[in-house]
Amino acid sequence: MKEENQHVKMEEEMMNQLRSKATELLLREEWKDSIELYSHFISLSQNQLLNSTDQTQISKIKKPLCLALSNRAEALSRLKDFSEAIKDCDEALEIDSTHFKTIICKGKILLNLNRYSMALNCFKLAISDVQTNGNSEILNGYLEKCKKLEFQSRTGAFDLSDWIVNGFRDKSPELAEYLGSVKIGKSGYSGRGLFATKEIEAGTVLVVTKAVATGRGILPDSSEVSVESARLVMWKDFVDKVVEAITKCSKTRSLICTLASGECEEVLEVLDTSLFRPGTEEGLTVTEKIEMDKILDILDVNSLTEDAISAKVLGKNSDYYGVGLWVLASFINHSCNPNARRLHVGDHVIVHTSRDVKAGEEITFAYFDVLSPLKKRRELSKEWGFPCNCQRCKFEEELSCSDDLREIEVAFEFGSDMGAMIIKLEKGMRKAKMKGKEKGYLRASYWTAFLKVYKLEKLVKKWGRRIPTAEAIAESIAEAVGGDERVLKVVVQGLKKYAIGALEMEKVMKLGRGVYGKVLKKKAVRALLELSV
Ligand SMILES: C[S@@+](CC[C@H](N)C(=O)[O-])C[C@H]1O[C@@H](n2cnc3c(N)ncnc32)[C@H](O)[C@@H]1O
Repeated sequence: MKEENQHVKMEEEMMNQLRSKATELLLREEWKDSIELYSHFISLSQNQLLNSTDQTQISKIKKPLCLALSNRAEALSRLKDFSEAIKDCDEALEIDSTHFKTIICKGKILLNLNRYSMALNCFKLAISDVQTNGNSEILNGYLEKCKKLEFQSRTGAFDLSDWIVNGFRDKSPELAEYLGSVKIGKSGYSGRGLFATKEIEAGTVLVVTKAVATGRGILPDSSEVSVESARLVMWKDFVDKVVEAITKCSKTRSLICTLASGECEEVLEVLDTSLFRPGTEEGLTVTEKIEMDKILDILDVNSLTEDAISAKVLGKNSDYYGVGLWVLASFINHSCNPNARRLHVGDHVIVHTSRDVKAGEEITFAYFDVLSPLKKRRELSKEWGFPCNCQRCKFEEELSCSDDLREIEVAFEFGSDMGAMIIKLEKGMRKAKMKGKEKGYLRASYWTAFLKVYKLEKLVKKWGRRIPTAEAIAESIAEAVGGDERVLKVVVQGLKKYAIGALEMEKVMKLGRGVYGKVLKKKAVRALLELSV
């Protein structure tokens, strides 16, 4: 009996030491080592529970076990192993359903997993216990955050106005993941694409999704060589982060596995879009290891650069460079007459319609600058590794055989009188009886010629009414290829010379919604326009 007591005492002593060492490691943020020790402690405690029948003894074991599970969950979540962390929280809450620390930990993990309403429930539960535990300010913070994210992800009502009106001084706003009226389907371009499931107005948010990883930095303001090597460093850093994300999270790995890698796109599976609904856990069960070569191919095909212009407008420098992988956005094909645009805010990308979209229409955005002539666009799409087969390219390819267009191309490339070139273009389009969108395609192609004229007062005066107004060209381009910041800017600059009437302002706002989406209220569009002029 004495020997047995001694053994129990020794075991108790050992477990106390194990627990305090694990806690010390947790406080030192040595997550992996702390998990290892907690795991040892947890399995010993679970064994004791199995072998114990004495109720006093059982409750004596349960209390530290509950805390150990909660602490291991915390460490696991710091390593982004959220699914294991949630399991620990649930086990701890089975022991004590009111365990404050675990409820908070679970709430935070659920937030990370984009399960906003479940996270909200946790924080509500925790705050009801605040009298005994304090910390109501932090809890209220979480509660408000959950409410906001839950609302965003349910309604798609995102609002960046305050951040912009404050001159981007605060850190970028927190955004929920969101999936609007879109679904993945077989594309006419290549492989799969994203489609509108109903009629959608310009400016409507379609998708908000967080990057698997990003690589960012400011490019050096010197030779091309150092710019290129800085880009390479960022790319390498980005690849490392993607690999780390794949290693840590099986859902991320499974999703990345489904992306195009530049081969046999036609046979790729059309995924169930609900996999991308915020908080969906189940669905894909790909466990295979992805070879490094395949990862690099996938990143080559699907990584997006943070569009320099919107990055600049959204508070970053012009020499800022950012690259990232956003899984759901990777299903969106390119078009030179896109109907959507993307805004990069923090680690999130917001995709919104840039013109009205019909039900069933494929959603596309520009992978490269589409305010350029066919020849340039062909080069750019070649760099991306595919020949673009959008409607606009097909239309302009057919036209490119015409002498008139060839002449315009030469004038555009080598000529100095852009006004004369524009007049030729406009006349040619009238002669060919081109329709609205077709005119918009060509105007978008030769936008830089229009820009050169509009920029110089004396040229505008010289050509007078023979050159269409900036507003008319902007509307025509917006209708054909969607909104663009540079076009909007010229319109605003032009209008600023006169007192802008309500009608003009309404037109500017409409163009603004195409460019920035409905995520901005009027006051923020105005602030941006002030900034950009
Ligand atoms: C980011 S993925 C887009 C989704 C892809 N279609 C899929 O099935 O996963 C980019 C690839 O889609 C194809 N693609 C995108 N836009 C295209 C276009 N306008 N014309 C032809 N192929 C296009 C190209 O093969 C490109 O490498």
